[in-house]
Amino acid sequence: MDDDVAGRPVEAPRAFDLARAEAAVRELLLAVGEDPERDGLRDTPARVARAYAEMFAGLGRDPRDVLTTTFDEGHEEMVLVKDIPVYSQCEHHLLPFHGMAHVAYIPAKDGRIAGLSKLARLVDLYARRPQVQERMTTQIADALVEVLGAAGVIVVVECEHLCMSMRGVRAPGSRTVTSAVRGQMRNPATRAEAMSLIRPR
Ligand SMILES: Nc1nc2c(ncn2[C@@H]2O[C@H](COP(=O)(O)OP(=O)(O)OP(=O)(O)O)[C@@H](O)[C@H]2O)c(=O)[nH]1
Ligand SMILES: [Zn+2]
Repeated sequence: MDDDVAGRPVEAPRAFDLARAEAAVRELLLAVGEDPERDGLRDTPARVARAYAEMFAGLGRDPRDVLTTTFDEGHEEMVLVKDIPVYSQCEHHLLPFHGMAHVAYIPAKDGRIAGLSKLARLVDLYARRPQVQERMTTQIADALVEVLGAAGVIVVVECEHLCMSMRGVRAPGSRTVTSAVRGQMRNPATRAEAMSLIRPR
């Protein structure tokens, strides 16, 4: 057992079981009435297993391994990285949701800032899991507070959920917007400034 950023116990990272995933995909093909031995499908179970290993590579990974490179710049103003691509999967249907994340933070009083790419890596770490968009948004914000010590954070995520587009309600083009706001970013003027940078009129 390890601890997560808030000190709660989390399971140690588990190695992805490729053989098990491959067997499951083969079963699924049989269940839908396909022939997994036919030429075009012969390598599909192994291929899909490898794809899932990649798409769920964020499981069991720790934000502390991502927010590694920080700089003492004495910068106490807002930093925003916007339009970070998000590719995740909803845990209800295991179908993709994808779109953009916008991450802004106000550094701690000592002005410690993160390498910019680390914000995109953080989004990726939480996206590569079976997810719910609301939880992913919260996790990104909490990691910036708890690991980087940010004095304020706002995370806005806007995604299209394919479970709502290609099946079910069939509302293609609908987008879900979620946000998480922490610390000094709750100040209405600061929050408004962040939102105007994220969504210029
Ligand atoms: N809040 C939230 N809901 C999600 C997310 N991704 C998928 N869902 C929803 O999860 C719900 C699952 O509902 P169920 O009624 O159990 O499943 P379902 O019969 O397949 O539902 P429909 O999609 O309405 O056909 C659906 O309303 C999805 O739109 C997400 O990231 N956040
Ligand atoms: Zn879904």
